[in-house]
Amino acid sequence: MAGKVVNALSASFSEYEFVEGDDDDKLRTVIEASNPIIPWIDPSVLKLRHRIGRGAFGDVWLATYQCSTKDYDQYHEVAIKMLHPIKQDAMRTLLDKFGDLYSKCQHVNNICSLHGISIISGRICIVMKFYEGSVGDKMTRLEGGKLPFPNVLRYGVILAQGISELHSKGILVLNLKPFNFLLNGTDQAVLGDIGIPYLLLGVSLPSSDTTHRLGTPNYMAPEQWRPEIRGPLSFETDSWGFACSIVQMLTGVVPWHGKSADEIYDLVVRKQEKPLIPSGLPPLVENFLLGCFEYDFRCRPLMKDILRVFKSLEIGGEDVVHWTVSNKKSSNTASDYKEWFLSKDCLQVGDEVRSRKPPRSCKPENMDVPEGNVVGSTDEDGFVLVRVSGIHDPLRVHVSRLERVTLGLAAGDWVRLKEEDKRHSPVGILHSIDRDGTVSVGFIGLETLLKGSCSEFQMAESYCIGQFIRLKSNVLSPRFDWPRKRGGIWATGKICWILPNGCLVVKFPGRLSIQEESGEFLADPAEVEVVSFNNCPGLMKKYQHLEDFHWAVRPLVVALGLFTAMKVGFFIGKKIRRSKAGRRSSSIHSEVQHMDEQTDGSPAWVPPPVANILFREGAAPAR
Ligand SMILES: Nc1ncnc2c1ncn2[C@@H]1O[C@H](COP(=O)(O)OP(=O)(O)OP(=O)(O)O)[C@@H](O)[C@H]1O
Repeated sequence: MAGKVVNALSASFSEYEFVEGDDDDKLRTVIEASNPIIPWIDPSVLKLRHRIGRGAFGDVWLATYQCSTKDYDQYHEVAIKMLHPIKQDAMRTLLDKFGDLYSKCQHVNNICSLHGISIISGRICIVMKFYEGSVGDKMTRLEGGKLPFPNVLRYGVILAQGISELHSKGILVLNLKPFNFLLNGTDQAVLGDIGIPYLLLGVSLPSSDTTHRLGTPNYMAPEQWRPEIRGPLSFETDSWGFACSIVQMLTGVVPWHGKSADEIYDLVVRKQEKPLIPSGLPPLVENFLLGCFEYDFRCRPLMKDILRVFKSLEIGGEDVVHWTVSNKKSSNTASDYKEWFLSKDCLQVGDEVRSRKPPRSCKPENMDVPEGNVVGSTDEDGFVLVRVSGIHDPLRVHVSRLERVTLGLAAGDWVRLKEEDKRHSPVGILHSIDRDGTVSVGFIGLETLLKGSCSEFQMAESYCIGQFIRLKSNVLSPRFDWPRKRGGIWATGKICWILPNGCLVVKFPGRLSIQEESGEFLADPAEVEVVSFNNCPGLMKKYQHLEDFHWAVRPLVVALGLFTAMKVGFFIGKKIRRSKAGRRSSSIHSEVQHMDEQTDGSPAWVPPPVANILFREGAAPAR
């Protein structure tokens, strides 16, 4: 082993690109000045031994940490996460965030303990406790690469506890996977790689690839790919990664095995596909996995919900041994599927409520409760009593049909910032409102939810799937690419999906597109306006809007027009011919009559063509 020991300062790092001219001492001063909470570890006491692994965010090294006292020296094995080079201007932000992470992680159970921070050759090094292996390593040693169900449950409970605790402190993990589930000497799982992607959130990295991808593609939720556009990131983002890890532990197969990052992006983000859920699982687990793979994170369970499910199965005890999981796809449908969003806001007596709008819809399905107050709950599961003005007795309504309204706002409402911030769109979607008026809102341009007071916002126009929209006339350079019609005017598109930050996913059924594979465009809600027959002035504009419904409308109308023109032409032609023939026959007629009078009434002299005309037109030769 000793031979492998490498002095951190003199190590040959030819395989890495270092930030040239960086001075470790200067960086050390920055670290110490910027955040006194973070324990600084002198690089001279760290000896790198060998690299354990290399990931998107840096390399992990096994190292020796020399702790010296007056009397003796102690050597500890530590793991060092050496981050990829970071630009100087981003250093302070990152260190501030690390300081916050470090202090919040103190006393959290079941997570890898952090020793401190150091700088080696210009690269930030996070020094942490070393563990002998990970769940991922253990799986590779097993036949079929999968773990028995009781083991998955045992690891799952411990990890969910750790993640849940981190969430309660506002930390997202964003990189949950079996190789980051470390194992201690007693086969207890510990969460490693805590919050590294979260630290790098918003920090400009040398590789644009990693900037746009915060995590490992196989385990990434849809909103994790470009969170400032498809986000925001939320606690439920970790539920997706956790569920991917559970599926992998149960089946031994990495989600989206053998697919490239681009292919995974296409499947998860564009096609809204979910990782395969194996069959043969307890219904509770199957339901939680289904919930974790919801495209819209608001419909996924939170880590505390997952923990509850896992704990309830653990209490089930012996039974879990008998669950045999098969790699075949589960046939579970959404019919018995729990709606997790309901567990996120429990109604209380005194709450103002109204009928719940279906997600991404503009109108409530019913208006049973346009405005009411919860006055009590019934013993039956999920029902509350609501007093509605004008109705004598309180109504008994299921909570799933109600939404809480606080200070005029409810989760899912569209809101506009009273004072615009250039960094993001002014229009967003309200994700939650506390009873004291504290809100969290998702905006295009922000990677995470914006927290604030409801007084900073006002109601905005809402959008729903199926509406037609076009760019406002005053928008000259839109946030996202937008197609134009013939003549250069902005095309009108149809909303086919609404992302949790209010970003509109738009298709253009009126355009026959071959260029864009998916034909999908994005729109900032602040830059568009709704187009409908009612707001199209004049017949021409109304017809133009009809063309937006399908690209075939125009050719069909043109074909119909041509056909009608041909028909009319043919009809008029026929008419003209008929009237001409009529005129000619009557003149011939009179001529014949005239000749008859001259030739004693014999028609024998009439030339055959004229006779033909006369007979075809039904005119009998005069006798
Ligand atoms: N504290 C630790 N003790 C022991 N091994 C660790 C520790 N932290 C990480 N590892 C191991 O180091 C290896 C590489 O980890 P790392 O997190 O860099 O890789 P990755 O997860 O593939 O990449 P990234 O997290 O950058 O996307 C993994 O196999 C992991 O199990």
